[in-house]
Amino acid sequence: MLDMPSSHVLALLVALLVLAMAGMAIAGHRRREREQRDHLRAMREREQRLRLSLWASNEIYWQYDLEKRELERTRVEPDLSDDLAVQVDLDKDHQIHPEDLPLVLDRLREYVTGGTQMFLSEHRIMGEGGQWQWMRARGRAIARNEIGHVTRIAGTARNVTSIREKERERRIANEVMHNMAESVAVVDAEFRFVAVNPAFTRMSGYEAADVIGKDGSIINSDQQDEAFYEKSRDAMQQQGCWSGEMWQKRKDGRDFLCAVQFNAIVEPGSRKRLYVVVASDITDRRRIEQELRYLANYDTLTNLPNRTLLAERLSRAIVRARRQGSRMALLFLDLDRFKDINDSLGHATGDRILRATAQRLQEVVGDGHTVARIGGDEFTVLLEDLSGGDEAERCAQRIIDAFDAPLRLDDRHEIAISPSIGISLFPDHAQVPTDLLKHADTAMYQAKAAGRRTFLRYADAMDGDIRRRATLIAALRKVVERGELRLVYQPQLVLADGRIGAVEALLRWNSPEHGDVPPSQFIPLAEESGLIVSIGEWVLREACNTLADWRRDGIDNVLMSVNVSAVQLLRSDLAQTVQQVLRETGVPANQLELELTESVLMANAEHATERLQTFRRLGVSIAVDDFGTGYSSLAYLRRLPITTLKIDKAFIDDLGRPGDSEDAAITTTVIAMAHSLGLRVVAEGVETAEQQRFLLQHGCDMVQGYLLSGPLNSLDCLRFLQDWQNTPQVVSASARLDPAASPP
Ligand SMILES: Nc1nc2c(ncn2[C@@H]2O[C@@H]3COP(=O)(O)O[C@H]4[C@@H](O)[C@H](n5cnc6c(=O)[nH]c(N)nc65)O[C@@H]4COP(=O)(O)O[C@H]3[C@H]2O)c(=O)[nH]1
Repeated sequence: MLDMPSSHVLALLVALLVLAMAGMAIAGHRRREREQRDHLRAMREREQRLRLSLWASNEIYWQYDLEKRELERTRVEPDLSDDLAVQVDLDKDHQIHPEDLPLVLDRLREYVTGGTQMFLSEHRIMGEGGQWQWMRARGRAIARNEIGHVTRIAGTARNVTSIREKERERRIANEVMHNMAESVAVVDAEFRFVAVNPAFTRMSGYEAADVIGKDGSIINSDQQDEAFYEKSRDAMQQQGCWSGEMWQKRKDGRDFLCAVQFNAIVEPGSRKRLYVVVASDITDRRRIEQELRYLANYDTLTNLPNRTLLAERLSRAIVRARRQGSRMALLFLDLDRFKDINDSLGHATGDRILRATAQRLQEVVGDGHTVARIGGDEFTVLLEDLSGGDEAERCAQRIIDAFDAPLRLDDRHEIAISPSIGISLFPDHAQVPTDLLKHADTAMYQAKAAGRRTFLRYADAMDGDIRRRATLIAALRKVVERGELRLVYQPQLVLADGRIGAVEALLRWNSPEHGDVPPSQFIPLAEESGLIVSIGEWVLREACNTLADWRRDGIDNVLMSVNVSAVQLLRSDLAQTVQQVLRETGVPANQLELELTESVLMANAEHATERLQTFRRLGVSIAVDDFGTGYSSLAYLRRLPITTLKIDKAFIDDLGRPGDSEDAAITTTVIAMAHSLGLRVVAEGVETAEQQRFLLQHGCDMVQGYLLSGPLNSLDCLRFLQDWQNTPQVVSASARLDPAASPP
């Protein structure tokens, strides 16, 4: 270079300088380029991050140009080329739900006029699948004009459909929980209260503040033991659910029964186990159910099992008896003349009698046996594990004896009533409940027919008897119109002066189909069927007509005694009939006597007294028939306006026989006491001179019986009366009586 001319050196230096400068420029350019690239990359990365976060957050980017009123929505995708931008005129944006658009515009107005710090709106837009989606859009101004007005807003919008749906669900659930009639309590895994609804408060009396954090056992009741509650908790822990009935205790200490359903859930945030306890108060429902069950199975009047429960227990008892090879009995019990008492004394008294009967029955048979009321005055007693039929009969007898003492209705009232009992045995008489019941019923009917206040064991022949009863009743309906009835008359002797003082009219039925049917058979049937009212009226009229005839034939001082059934006294207007018949026949009232059985009068004493007074006012005499067979005391009789007492034949039979008889003592006492009450005493069924002598000696007023005469037809009786009148007899202890006057 030293050899080079200086011009060349200079040129070289310039060239080198230029080169150096060019190199520097290139290097600077490259650096700038690199910096620019780095910057761009950083920007792109930022943008990509932004894009990714927008994409990941599933938000839409939007911009709104307020001047052009143009809305641009961009659904950001990870890759820029996939971005989907849509530009619309906001006012005509059909993607916004027409109902929500006014709201969106309102919100926008609020924001641009400074009313809000941020544009915020929730509205529906049409989604890609053609379904409305709820969007939550936020945005802020990104450009303003020279006077500061917002010209462009940008922001994001997010699909909140599912959030809103969940919120809605939560709101509804909350609303439901608050308005539910069922109590809802949420308890944690340790069974401590976490939340309760208002129904819980209503039901338990505890406010939420009283129980939150406390152990669920604070509402446990003493009705169920600890073990029960423990068991339900265990089940819940192991199976995640439990349902059943649970007694709980209110804050005020009262217990209530709940139908409870426990279900385990997992708390969404904490993942902790919780239990939701839904409970409804079923105390009332249970009470009503129990009442209904009670009504279906028990008789509300007496609290005894009814027919339904009896049938059930009978079936079970039969199954047991069959398995054990044991015997059982069904006693069918019906109160004698209950219908009359009920009709005359009123249903309130009838009800009290039924209650007292139920109580007495239960007392007699004990709690171990089922006593049921199966309707009206019908009761049954179920006796299990019997040694034999005799045991059932002994029980029936105990029942009958127990009813000898009057039933106490209240502090002031008592009533005497007797039962008739039919007995059927398993397996002897029947194998199924219905047959056992039917046969016991049949036997009971027979017991009634046999004179009441007794019991009978079922026998096959009874079914025939029942059929006969039915045909007899049918035939009885026509007796009056067919003229099948007639009266016979049995004279009564006045011991003091040997006069015939009275005759008793006795009814006879000669049926073309059944022949002569004794009154002991057909009178109960007539009473049962109510036919006795018309038949009795016929008897009364016939007897008075006969007496009127006799009076015309010169027999004018004889009393006509007519039997009157309880049914007539209590169910018909007998007083009016008597008055009418007396008027029609011209018989003086003081020549008529009505005979009523003792049991009827006693059972209905108060009511009967009232009716009897009417007859007494008319001048008609009243006799108490069959005295001694019932349960009345003379003191009780004093309350009745009666004139005559007829001592039952059962007491007369033994009179006059050697040795001290109890009947003789009773008879003499009855005579003395009756006289002290001013009553005339008539002895029935006097068959021997000894009996008559005894009665004469002890001051009995009158006698009636085969010794004097059996019942006679009206003509024969007239002759008897005339003969007697024409040949007055003095009755002495030896008596004039014709022993030939044998039974008819
Ligand atoms: N062994 C025996 N018996 C004697 C003797 N003297 C009379 N008798 C019978 O004893 C019954 C007396 O009648 P009662 O006690 O009123 O008992 C009557 C009466 O309660 C009822 N009865 C009869 N006629 C009527 C009536 O017209 N209306 C109503 N409601 N009942 C009547 O039927 C019952 C039975 O009447 P009867 O069969 O006629 O039976 C009559 C009579 O024939 C005797 O010395 N020895």
